[in-house]
Amino acid sequence: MENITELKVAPLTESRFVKPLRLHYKQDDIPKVWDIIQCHASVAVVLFNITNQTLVFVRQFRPPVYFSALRRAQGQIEPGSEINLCAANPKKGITLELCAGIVDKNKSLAEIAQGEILEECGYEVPIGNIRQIQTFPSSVGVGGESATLFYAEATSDMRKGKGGGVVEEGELIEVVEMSLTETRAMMNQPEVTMPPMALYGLSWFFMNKMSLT
Ligand SMILES: Nc1ncnc2c1ncn2[C@@H]1O[C@H](COP(=O)(O)OP(=O)(O)O[C@H]2O[C@H](CO)[C@@H](O)[C@H](O)[C@H]2O)[C@@H](O)[C@H]1O
Repeated sequence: MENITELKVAPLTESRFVKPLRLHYKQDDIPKVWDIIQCHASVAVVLFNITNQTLVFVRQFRPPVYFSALRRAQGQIEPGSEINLCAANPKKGITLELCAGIVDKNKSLAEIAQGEILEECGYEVPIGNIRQIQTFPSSVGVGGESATLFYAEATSDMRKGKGGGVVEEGELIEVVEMSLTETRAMMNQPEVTMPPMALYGLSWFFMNKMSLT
């Protein structure tokens, strides 16, 4: 997963996933501008295996996270810049996340969450086991797109496949099941490789589903 080679940076001219835009507006009659990245809404799922009492996560290489580590190590990187991959270990680009996905299909948010649980984690969870927790804006400084968090309970016999994402789409995902004790210990670390929505989802889980000790 962390065997990253031949990384190059190019200007973005068109993308299925993101579009940089500049907004011009007036606030209290004062002209202002704000640069944004338009992108898809998303869903994420706190997935709890009630048979094993484990939380189910996905581990994957996130190019933007690695790029940020490279920039911290190497300084500004422009399109065409020489990139020294030894400056930062590609492991720095590996995150632990909730099962998640973009809203790019004409399905309900719960159905999209259900599809991601199967694709990424291999569990076939009935829609009735998937409960919406909350919707909120994410990346408010640049994106602001809507993110919806779900909670789903699974049993071990609902595991029908390995998960791992859609190979044809180039997804390379490792399913990680962690005990509640391991999860709490990870959450208490001063630095984690987990995005805020996942940390929030876990806090919700421990507050609402498990009594905090
Ligand atoms: N910017 C990009 N450039 C190139 N290919 C891309 C891309 N974004 C997605 N893809 C492709 O689309 C596939 C499917 O993406 P998903 O719907 O599983 O979203 P992902 O889990 O990556 O992020 C989800 O989860 C994280 C949080 O955990 C959210 O931040 C995010 O908005 C949400 O989609 C990816 O494997 C990749 O092939």
